[in-house]
Amino acid sequence: MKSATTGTQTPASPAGVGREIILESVSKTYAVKGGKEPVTALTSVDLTIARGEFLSLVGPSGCGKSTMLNIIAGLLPSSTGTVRIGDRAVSEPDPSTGIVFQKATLLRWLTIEDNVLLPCKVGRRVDTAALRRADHLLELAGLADFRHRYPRELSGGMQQRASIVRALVGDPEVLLMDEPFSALDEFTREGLQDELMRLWTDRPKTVVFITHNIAEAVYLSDRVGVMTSRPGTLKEIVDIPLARPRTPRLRTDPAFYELVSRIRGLIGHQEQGAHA
Ligand SMILES: Nc1ncnc2c1ncn2[C@@H]1O[C@H](COP(=O)(O)OP(=O)(O)OP(=O)(O)O)[C@@H](O)[C@H]1O
Repeated sequence: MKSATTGTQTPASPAGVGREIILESVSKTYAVKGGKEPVTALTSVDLTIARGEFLSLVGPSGCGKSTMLNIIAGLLPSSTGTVRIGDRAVSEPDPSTGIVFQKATLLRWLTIEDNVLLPCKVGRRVDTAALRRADHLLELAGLADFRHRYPRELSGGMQQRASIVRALVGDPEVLLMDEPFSALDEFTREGLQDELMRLWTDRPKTVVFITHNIAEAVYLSDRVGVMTSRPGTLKEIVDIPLARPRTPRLRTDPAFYELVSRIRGLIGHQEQGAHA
């Protein structure tokens, strides 16, 4: 297995921005009610994610990807080990970390503009910079004309774009995304991948991105972490040395296909192993 800390960065990635994330010996065992066996979801995860790196996590269903993301977010305590973001030991959610979940989590009684400004309002940080950033991000995400509409008036893809804008409006140094595009059709999904790349290039940050879609992971990432089936740990970290900026043409590039099939092979072997 390649060391999680030694994978090289794609030269064009915006190293030096965002915050470093370090997981050391992170494990998680869930207690289960009714005297049932506890569930060990994660075991011995060691991982260093560089400042400004875009890292995706892929692996069989139930291998602990969301568990790992929630621990990094400070939403869930680990059973053993430590997580550090920059010089902070993670023990609770922090405003410098933005989170996007699979489903858009907008408040239906607020307009799109009020929804995206909500984290700033909660943190009492609605200053001119935040307002300017909201304007800019809504424009980039193609939502400027919908800012005074309510979530129910927007398509699923537009609502998810608004959720991403909301996670970015406080200009977080770390962005955690848990299958953010999985509920969307292929066309909308690819459009949002390109939009995310634009937003990330515009305001670089450290990103941890969970997906079941290997092509999506390769298209977006500097490195892809492949996890073993439960109890999950990192099986291998694959460097994605494809030039940036990534553009739709890359999706038909043989080098892209090669990386996708390599990662598919890594996951496929263990799924076959698990059923053997
Ligand atoms: N609160 C909980 N209590 C008990 N077991 C849990 C709990 N949350 C998750 N698990 C179990 O931990 C394991 C890892 O779950 P997790 O959701 O992190 O996996 P995942 O890789 O994100 O799955 P998927 O790809 O299907 O979304 C699974 O077996 C799951 O059933």
